[in-house]
Parts: sequence; structure tokens; C-alpha cells
Amino acid sequence: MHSKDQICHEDYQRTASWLLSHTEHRPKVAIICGSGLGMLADALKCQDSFPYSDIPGFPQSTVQGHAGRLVFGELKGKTCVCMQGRFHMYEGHSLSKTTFPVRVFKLLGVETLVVTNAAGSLADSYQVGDIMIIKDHINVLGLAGLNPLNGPNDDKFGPRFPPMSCVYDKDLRKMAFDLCKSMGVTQFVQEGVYCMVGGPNFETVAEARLLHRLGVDAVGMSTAPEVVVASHCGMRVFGLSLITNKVVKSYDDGEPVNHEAVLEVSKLRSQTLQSLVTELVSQMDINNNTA
Ligand SMILES: O=P(O)(O)O[C@H]1O[C@H](CO)[C@@H](O)[C@H]1O
Ligand code: HPA
Repeated sequence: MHSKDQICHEDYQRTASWLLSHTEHRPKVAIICGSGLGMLADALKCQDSFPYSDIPGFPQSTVQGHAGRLVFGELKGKTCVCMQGRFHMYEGHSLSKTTFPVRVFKLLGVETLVVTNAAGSLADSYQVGDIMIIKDHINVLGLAGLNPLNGPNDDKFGPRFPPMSCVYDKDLRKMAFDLCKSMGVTQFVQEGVYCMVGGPNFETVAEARLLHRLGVDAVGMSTAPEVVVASHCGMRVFGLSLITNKVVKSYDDGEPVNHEAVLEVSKLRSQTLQSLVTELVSQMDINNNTA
């Protein structure tokens, strides 16, 4: 490690080598579980799991609802690695630390990243409990110059100036929607734009109104940096937001949100989300090479 915030290629490599020597799984898909969505990992068969505190170079999870475990296993015969707990900048991590696992996954051979999150809705038509397939994002921090790709570019991962105009894979989005149809759940499935803000406070009414006017459908405090880093290194990306609350856009009514309520709603759709992610992964066109 060079300095507190600067991570070099060997740091990612060291963590990847440690993991490769501690599991025989060779994942092609990585899944990041959002707040309260750690049960996505429960569907993995033949699990090898590691607390983050045991993995060299890994940051630690500090947020309730993020267990802090890396789980390897199989979903319908497809080898996956699942983060039960992600890292947020508001926890005090640099953005390069919050996205450290994504580059490690790349070195493990992961080709597709599935990101999930809990988010508040701005879109008037959305209801609490809706699942939003992420079509695109607005990275408020990135627009303001806070980007995990800041600093010397690591050409081994990707180019200095990566495009971001088609990040969320169209085929996977269609596949997910078709799956929702066959599962009979389209009445609570949406497709929309996610916006990442820094947190940890929830939005003021004026901020909520601003985001709404910008065309944001759902807002949260994660995901965009992971997606930027994954896309930079050539991974295919698919994302889901679970709408856990309506963001308050009025001074006169609306229930102030809190993290406990977010975690409660996550439980409500856990089964549907688990089935959707499992089926999606099982239908993905990937070669499964086991070690
Ligand atoms: O984005 P995930 O990790 O799902 O968590 C969301 O839930 C927390 C707020 O309740 C914030 O961290 C927000 O980003
Ligand atoms: N705002 C920001 N992040 C969130 C929210 C919200 O309303 N709900 C869950 N994560």
C-alpha cells in the first residue's frame, strides 16, 4: 500500500491470490448485497465464506444490515461470489476503498457484476416495496469530482477516460424483466434512474425536489462507484434497487425515513429478490470453469 488512499495493482493482486488459495470456487459473477439484502447469499450452494476481517486488504463493514462476509458458492450451477455487506463513503472509506472488492473480483475472473441496493423513491408512480431495474445512474459525487478512478490510471484495469453511456447491460435488463413476467411480479417492477448521493443524512425536502426535477427515480448512498469501477475494467453490469421508502418531497406531509424502516422493507421482498437474482444468474451466458 503506498499511502492511506492509494491502492496499487499489487494490493488487489495480493487479496485475489489469498482468496484463490482459500477457495476452489472460480466465480464468473459477483453480487453485491444492499442494506438488508444479505439473504441473497443464502441461496448459494456449497458455500465457502470469509468474514471481511479475515481477508487481507479488505475494508470492514460498519453499517447495520451489512454482515461483512464474502460468500463463494453456486447458484443453479453457476459459480458466484457474494458480498454480504458493502462499503459506503460515509463510513469513512475512500472511494477507492469502497470499490476495492470490485477490482479484486476482476482479478478472480469475474465478468458480470450484479449490484443491489435499498433506495428511496422520487418517482411519483413508485410504491414502497417496488423493485427497480436500474437503467442508468446519476453519480452526484462523480459530477463533483469525487470518483474512484481519480488518481493515476491503472491501464491494466481499463482506459483513462472510460465511456459510461451504456453501463447497465440492455440484454440483462430485458432478461430480468421477462423473468419478472414469468414470476408474475411485474405489478411491482419498475425500470428507472438511480442517483447516488453521499449521505449519511437522508435528503432535505429541497434536495428531494431537486433530484425529482433532474429525472431521478430512486436515490441511495452507494452503487455508482462500484458500477463505474466495474465498467472501467470491462465487466457487464446489472443493478436492482429495492424501494424501501418514499423520499419526502413536501413540507406538509410524508413520514421521515430511518434506517430501521429501510431494513424492515428489505425483508418484505427478500424472497422475490432472491428468486429473481438466482434465475437471472442461471440464465446468464457464462462459462463455468471450476478450479
Ligand atoms: O445502498 P445500500 O447499501 O443498499 O444502503 C442504503 O441504505 C442506507 C440508508 O438506510 C444507505 O447506506 C443507503 O445507501
Ligand atoms: N435516501 C438515500 N438513501 C436511501 C434512502 C433514501 O431515501 N432509502 C434507502 N437508502
